[in-house]
Amino acid sequence: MLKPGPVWAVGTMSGTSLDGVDAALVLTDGTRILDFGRADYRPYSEAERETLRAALGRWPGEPGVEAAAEVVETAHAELLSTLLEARLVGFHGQTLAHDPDGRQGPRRTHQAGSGTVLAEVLGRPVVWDFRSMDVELGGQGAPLVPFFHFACAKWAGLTAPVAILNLGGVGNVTWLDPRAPGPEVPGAVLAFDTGPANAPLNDLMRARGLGEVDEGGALARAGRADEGLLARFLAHPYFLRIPPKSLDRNDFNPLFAALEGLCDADAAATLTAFAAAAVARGFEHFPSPPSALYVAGGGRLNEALMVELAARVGVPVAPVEDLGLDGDMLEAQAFAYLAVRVARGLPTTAPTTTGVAAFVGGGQISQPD
Ligand SMILES: Nc1ncnc2c1ncn2[C@@H]1O[C@H](COP(=O)(O)OP(=O)(O)OP(=O)(O)O)[C@@H](O)[C@H]1O
Ligand SMILES: CC(=O)N[C@H]1[C@@H]2OC[C@@H](O2)[C@@H](O)[C@@H]1O[C@H](C)C(=O)O
Repeated sequence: MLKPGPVWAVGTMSGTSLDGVDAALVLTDGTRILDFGRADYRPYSEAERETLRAALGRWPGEPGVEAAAEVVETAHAELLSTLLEARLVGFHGQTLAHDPDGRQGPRRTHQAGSGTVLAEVLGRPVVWDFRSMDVELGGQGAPLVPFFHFACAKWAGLTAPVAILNLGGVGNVTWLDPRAPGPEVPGAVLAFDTGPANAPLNDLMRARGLGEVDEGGALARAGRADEGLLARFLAHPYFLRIPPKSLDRNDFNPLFAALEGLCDADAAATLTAFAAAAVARGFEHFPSPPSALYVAGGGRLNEALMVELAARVGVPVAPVEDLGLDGDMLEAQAFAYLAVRVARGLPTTAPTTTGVAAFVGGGQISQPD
């Protein structure tokens, strides 16, 4: 059991972009953030990335999943072994498949990598499997960062409603009112996945042999968005769904075949505009307009995407660095914070974050022997 009071925990994220693993330390009592500590990153090698990519969309027991889990466990063990001043580990794993609405079969979500294996290797308690319980109880199992976003807003001393957006492979946003005493209070937070963000752009770059990333959005800036296709993408029923709602990495992929006729720059510009427009559509669901939109995740480094966002959302847009936060490590920090919440028996999700019927503290705890 954890002693009462603040504890240093290390959290990890291996995101839908499949670029690598982030790990970051947070000092927290599970409610307040008291300090942020060291952080580090371990990229996947091209071979490891291929193994993960080959297992995308797969469920436990299916081909390629065990190999993917091994990649995830090895990379995390390597990275975490240098951050062991932490007393507790929050291990997200790698999402390979996510179907909380049961569109392909049973409602379920799948994060590769075993916390039991990591607890053994690292000699620290590991909190993991954060999403399953929420899905089992009827929730979306995502996004999980909203309670942490709320704590960040308190830490930053905010006094008016804001939105915090993560632009990873998929986008997710939290609208929050920092005047509320806690995230559990009705009206304090509302969160959902906004739509595809960087993943389709990365896939386009790879498919056309242009590299892995549209660095700084340079390719998109050289092109023009196809308004017809943009309108077609935005007609997807996902945008009409009332939140909470969440997405799998490749949910929109069938639509993107229509980009084939466009030149590289116009295709990139269209996907960039789409990622931003999807966020703007999300604003329709907020209880009130936020005073600003703060952006975390790799997408905040894509200038074309940030320009598109600023043009479409109608409120000031800034990277989370403007709040003193680390936009590269926010998700990893979230899982440190959430690990302490799980260990303390505090909820991690709510009806307004995942749509689960009641507050849920999802996550297994594996102790080292
Ligand atoms: N300098 C840059 N210019 C343009 N895009 C960038 C830059 N740096 C990162 N990105 C984009 O951000 C992506 C990584 O973002 P991030 O690490 O936040 O995603 P993730 O955590 O893997 O995904 P998710 O949050 O969906 O789980 C890269 O794959 C790339 O598309
Ligand atoms: C199922 C899953 O892994 N979803 C990720 C993904 O990446 C971004 C977005 O989609 C978000 O819902 C979630 O990650 C963050 C950490 C979350 O749960 O808050």
